[in-house]
Amino acid sequence: MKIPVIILSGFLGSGKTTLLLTLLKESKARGLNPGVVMNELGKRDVDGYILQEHTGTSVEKLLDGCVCCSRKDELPGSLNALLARRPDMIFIELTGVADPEEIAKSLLEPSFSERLALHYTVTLLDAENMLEYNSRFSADKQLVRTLRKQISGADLIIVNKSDLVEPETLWKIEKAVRKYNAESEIVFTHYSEINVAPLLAGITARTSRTAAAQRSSRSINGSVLKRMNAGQPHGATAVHEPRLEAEPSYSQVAAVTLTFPQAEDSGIYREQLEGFFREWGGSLLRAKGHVRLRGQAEVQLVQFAGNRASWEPSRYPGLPYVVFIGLHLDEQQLTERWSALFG
Ligand SMILES: Nc1nc2c(ncn2[C@@H]2O[C@H](COP(=O)(O)OP(=O)(O)OP(=O)(O)O)[C@@H](O)[C@H]2O)c(=O)[nH]1
Repeated sequence: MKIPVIILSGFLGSGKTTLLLTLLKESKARGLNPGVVMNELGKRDVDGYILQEHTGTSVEKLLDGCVCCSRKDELPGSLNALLARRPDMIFIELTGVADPEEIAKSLLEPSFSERLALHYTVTLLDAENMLEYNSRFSADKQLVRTLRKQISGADLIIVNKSDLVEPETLWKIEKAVRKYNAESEIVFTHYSEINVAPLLAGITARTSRTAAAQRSSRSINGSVLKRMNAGQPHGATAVHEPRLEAEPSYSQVAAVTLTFPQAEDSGIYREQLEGFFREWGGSLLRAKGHVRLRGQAEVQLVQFAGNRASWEPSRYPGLPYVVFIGLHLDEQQLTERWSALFG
């Protein structure tokens, strides 16, 4: 019996981990044993920690690069490690700059095609920022192409963060999406809230499994899924095609991880860190990490996405850090400015 795989793709900060948390909670409520492969561009595993803290799920982490290109060779090891734990399904959360079609192709390779079946590819879009992507990233042609492939390769497109835009923007997004994907269902959400039942339909616990997982046509937020990919994933090539080195899915996005000085009073003020994020203008695409605020004992999880910062308490036990992900980020300049904050 093949294990169903759900790929979560979408640009940085679009809401993939938010959706994955819901999917994991729902899977567990159904008595399923989910496995997760979490890929992060940065060297630290912010999202994997969040998942473990909130759902207790064991996560295979692939850090410091993209599993569709620079870290492609590491995917089999992670999948094998998960398979050894006998999951009922596998979620693969990609980095924001990954091409989901490359992962779909990997699942077709002989070592996995007997054991894994692509169940869904879901792409999340950030409603507040997605219309600007083409002009903003025009210098990184690979990235523009990857963002299109995230749309064209999806079975379900979730236009998330719709609370942050006017209805007209949602119509414009729908029109833009239809240029690259004419068929798949589009849903508009905030905090990635969808009826996840159709995504999980047909997935049963190993112990009670009697038939292969089937896709369902039940409604996601009131509308029926239009495309059921019963066959090969989009863009999938023949299994026996000679394996080519994957082209990078981006060229000018980089991640830098910065830590805090270890002195007792070395915390940072909230406004100070938010000001630091904004200092980098459009070149800082995403930041996330666990931070100790000055004068506070508790650690905070900070998220900076789409030029908005949010904070929540964290139980992260390690040394505080922040991962910065940006376009043309100058690591040396970033590090120097960071050190100056504590000078
Ligand atoms: N206002 C608003 N914020 C949201 C929504 N969905 C998610 N967020 C917030 O946006 C931030 C990024 O969400 P994530 O789910 O981590 O996004 P992601 O796609 O996993 O991000 P990366 O892993 O960096 O690619 C978090 O602070 C979320 O709480 C939404 O619909 N509206």
